[in-house]
Amino acid sequence: MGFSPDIGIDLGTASVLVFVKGKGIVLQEPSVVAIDKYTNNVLAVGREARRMLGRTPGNIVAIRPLKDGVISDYEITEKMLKYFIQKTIGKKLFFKPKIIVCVPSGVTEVEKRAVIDATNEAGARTTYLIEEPIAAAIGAGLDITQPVGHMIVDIGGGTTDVAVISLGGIVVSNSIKTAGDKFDEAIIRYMRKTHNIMIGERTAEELKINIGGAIKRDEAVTMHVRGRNLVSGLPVNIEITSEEIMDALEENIASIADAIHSVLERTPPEMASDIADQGIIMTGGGALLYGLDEYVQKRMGIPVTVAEDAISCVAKGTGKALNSIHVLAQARGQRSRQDR
Ligand SMILES: Nc1ncnc2c1ncn2[C@@H]1O[C@H](COP(=O)(O)OP(=O)(O)OP(=O)(O)O)[C@@H](O)[C@H]1O
Repeated sequence: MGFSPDIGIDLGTASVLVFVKGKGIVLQEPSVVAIDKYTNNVLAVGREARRMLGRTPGNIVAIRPLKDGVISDYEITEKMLKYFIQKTIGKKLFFKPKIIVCVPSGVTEVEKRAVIDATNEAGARTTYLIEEPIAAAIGAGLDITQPVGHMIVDIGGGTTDVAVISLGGIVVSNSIKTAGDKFDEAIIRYMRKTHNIMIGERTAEELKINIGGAIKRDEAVTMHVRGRNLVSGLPVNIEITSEEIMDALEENIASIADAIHSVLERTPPEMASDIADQGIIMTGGGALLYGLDEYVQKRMGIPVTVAEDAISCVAKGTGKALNSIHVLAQARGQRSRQDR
């Protein structure tokens, strides 16, 4: 049966990526929709909607329909999806494409249905869904069609998804709302409490990426940051050490380790031993935090590897799944989700 889909869409919290078979990524835009608060009309989608942020009259609001890794507003998600599909394929279609959509692992059956309906309405002949951890595993280069357990820990901006995968499906999983964005918030809180300084989200992210970490470094590193003193209200410049940021992140990192632990506890014994042999694979931008792999490895007593090109694993996996959806479906002994 030759039914490989023609378009892949990664419906992410922060951005939407569209792939066309044979062309690669053709569209990458923020998952933002600007609507008129009073009429509920969509005014702009994606980059254009983000540009409107903060520069619009009060009746226009910008919405992130996929918040914290779940579909928080599915009517708006539907509209956004349709807009991106039509932008990719145009309205006059001679030949309707097959489309595969990568959805966050926390979505409900109703939300899945909404995504399928929206994709079909936007011009798909057939719609397939793939869950984020599966896409991450494919993107990390794992062969998930075999009866062997693999553990994927995908640490994005909004969510950390922990999943044990075998035969193309998710066996056990857990999704928590502690990930990259929460790390930034913890750094902002730490700076306020310890140094009486207010810093912005961008600065917090820079601190995290440049000097943050899950374990102590051999030699401490420092970074100068600008902020506003909360007492005097004046701008200040101070030097922060890597150890301070490690302290600030400690609690969040422990929550991620707890989430991994709870999945391991629920993993059937044969698969747990597969994972112990092969190790845990980490993907997503958050997996790049200094020493996080070593921290998890120590706590679980299982080897941990950060996938190559960790940030783009989900995107790459959705693209690759364009060619292998039928293999995945066969591995699970079922037909792919198909629609009228
Ligand atoms: N070198 C780094 N060290 C630590 N964190 C990093 C690094 N590079 C990127 N990040 C963080 O990774 C996060 C984004 O990851 P990613 O692009 O995988 O998320 P996403 O797919 O948009 O989110 P979600 O999976 O929740 O939808 C951000 O919080 C970013 O700050």
